[in-house]
Amino acid sequence: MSDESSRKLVSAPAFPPSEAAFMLDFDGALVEIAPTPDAVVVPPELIRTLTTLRDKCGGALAIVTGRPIAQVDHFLPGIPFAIAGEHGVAMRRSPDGATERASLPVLPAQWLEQADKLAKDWPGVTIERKQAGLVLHFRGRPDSAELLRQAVDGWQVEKSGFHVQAAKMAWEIRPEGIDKGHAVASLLEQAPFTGRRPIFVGDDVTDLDGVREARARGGLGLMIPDDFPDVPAYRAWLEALAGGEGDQWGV
Ligand SMILES: O=P(O)(O)OC[C@H]1O[C@H](O[C@H]2O[C@H](CO)[C@@H](O)[C@H](O)[C@H]2O)[C@H](O)[C@@H](O)[C@@H]1O
Repeated sequence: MSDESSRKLVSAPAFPPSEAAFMLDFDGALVEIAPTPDAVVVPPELIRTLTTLRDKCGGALAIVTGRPIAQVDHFLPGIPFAIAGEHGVAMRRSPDGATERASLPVLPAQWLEQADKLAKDWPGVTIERKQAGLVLHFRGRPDSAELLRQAVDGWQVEKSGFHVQAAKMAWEIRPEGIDKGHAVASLLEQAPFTGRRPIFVGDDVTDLDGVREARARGGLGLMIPDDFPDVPAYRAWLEALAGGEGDQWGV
């Protein structure tokens, strides 16, 4: 994609870098979806772009993801100033800050046992455990999707304070009341994010809360594929913002 076409895809922020705070989703947005969660590839150009944007915005760059914080540290070491992990269950507001964890219901052991059994019975299904959640991945076994959903529905997770989210080739069980919109609002409470306009970009239903919150705060809430056709186009836009001052920023 040429610089010219990437610039025309979506509106540039109508505010300068000094007023912007990047709050970015990870999987399916910054990086392409991969066969398994540990197989995603982070190109060196992306590291350079994010570092430049962070510095350009006075550090105001956060990753807002469904993944645990440790995984962001692994894939983007030292890059984001803050990280909202597990959709906001875990918040680290600065690079050296402590991780705050919401006080949430404990996942019943019985669900974990049954999920492990399902994975054993259906090779290709994998279980991802989080601090306050569980993901049943079926990308490696698409024909198990319905059966897994029926099993999860049978657990009646709502009665225990959780809910089931349809994710990309996965069913995710996460705590009620936790979402990326709350994570965006919470990040804005502290420096260097305070008073800035969030630029939130995602690709999945779980990102819509973040998009809504960013727009409500006078920022930009953007989605792939609605606003960018794909990951490369979105990255090209970020690269243009990292490199440019005037027209790329619409100011
Ligand atoms: O909020 P995000 O940063 O978009 O994270 C959402 C979930 O991403 C991961 O799963 C998804 O991406 C994997 C790698 O591309 C893919 O193999 C899987 O099928 C997708 O569902 C991650 O494993 C989850 O914990 C995140 O919640």
